[in-house]
Amino acid sequence: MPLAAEPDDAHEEGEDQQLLLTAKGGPALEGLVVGSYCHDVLIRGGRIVGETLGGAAAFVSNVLDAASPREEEQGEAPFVVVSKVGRDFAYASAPAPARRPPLLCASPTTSFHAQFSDAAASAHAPDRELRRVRACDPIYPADLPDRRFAYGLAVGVAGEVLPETLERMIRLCHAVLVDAQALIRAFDGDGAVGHVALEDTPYARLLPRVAFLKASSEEAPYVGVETARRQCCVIVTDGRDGCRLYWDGGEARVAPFPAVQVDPTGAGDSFLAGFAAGLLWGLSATDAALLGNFFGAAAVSQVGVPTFHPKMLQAVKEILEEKIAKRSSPCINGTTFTFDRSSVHDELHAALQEAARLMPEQQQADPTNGNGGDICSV
Ligand SMILES: Nc1ncnc2c1ncn2[C@@H]1O[C@H](COP(=O)(O)OP(=O)(O)O)[C@@H](O)[C@H]1O
Ligand SMILES: O=P([O-])([O-])O[C@@H]1[C@@H](O)[C@H](O)[C@@H](O)[C@H](O)[C@@H]1O
Repeated sequence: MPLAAEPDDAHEEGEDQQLLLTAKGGPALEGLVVGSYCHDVLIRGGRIVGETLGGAAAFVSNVLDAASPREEEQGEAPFVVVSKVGRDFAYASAPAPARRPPLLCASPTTSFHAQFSDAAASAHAPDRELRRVRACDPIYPADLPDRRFAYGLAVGVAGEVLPETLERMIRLCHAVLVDAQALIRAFDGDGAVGHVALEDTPYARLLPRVAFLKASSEEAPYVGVETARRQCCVIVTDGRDGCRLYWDGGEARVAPFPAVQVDPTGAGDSFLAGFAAGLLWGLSATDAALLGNFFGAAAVSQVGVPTFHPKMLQAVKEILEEKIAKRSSPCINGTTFTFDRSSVHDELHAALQEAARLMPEQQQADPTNGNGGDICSV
């Protein structure tokens, strides 16, 4: 399948194509993350049980910082975040916003109330009802930096990524990954989050120029997987059951990792960033989804934006370095993505499962990591 961006989108004629996605060892692959940080208020039984930094940009930055391939001396992972908050933003000094500060607006910070029900025992029942109680300004095309990026992640939570902003991302980035929640959320008079059919939105015409579209199983019916998979690769995440990928001509199920869920917030965001990191490491889409599942499971194990144990991250890095070294050819060569499960898929899953064991250990060892309350144990 060709890369989603049209040839003249990411690269003007005659321009040096330095930003092509390449296998490890190529130029630094700079990313563009677009979506706003927000305030999350977690409510159970009518009682506030947590107040945390939220917004897909926060969860995504956290995972990209943890899992993107880079040389030791490179320091921070190379990506830019374009996000908007108000003067009331309460988490400016939290790691993700401190590293990549948001644009400040006169309007208040986007804020969500997430209502958790005790009845959400089934794996497929929606485990929370979301209400947007405040909305910051949208992100306009002019808010994006005026330069090219290897990849882009459109990760709005409250309708802040406008269609024209997504279109500009597509022009600036060689490959764009989109979270469906940025495109299909609708809010009633009370702020309750509902969904509209993607085909009825102005985003629909951009789909053939998007590389990957991620949707939760709740969102998938609004995306129209059978239509969308003919235009881009669609990934449907399914909570503790892992995920499925659908592309034109194939599909794959990717197994999950075990997790003790204490807060489901940010699982989808962390999945998408883990998946993107997997692609950057040179994995096929189906193999990269293992890294998505890994970080999705890690996200639900903690309340709010998770802290990863350095030992766990070191183990993941070593696994990727070893498994990828065994591959005969890179999966991302600048013009095509590979979708199929590779010969190292099962080994990669088994090795990551070992690394995942370091996650619960961390919770016991580090009670100061913000795990204040058990929001939604299963
Ligand atoms: N309880 C869980 N146990 C293990 N992995 C999980 C769990 N919940 C989510 N995940 C991982 O996170 C991914 C995204 O979760 P999901 O709930 O589908 O997304 P969203 O947060 O968008 O609703 C899943 O595909 C899975 O890999
Ligand atoms: O849980 P998830 O679907 O990955 O993503 C979440 C959004 O749906 C929610 O609107 C936001 O308030 C959370 O902070 C988080 O970004």
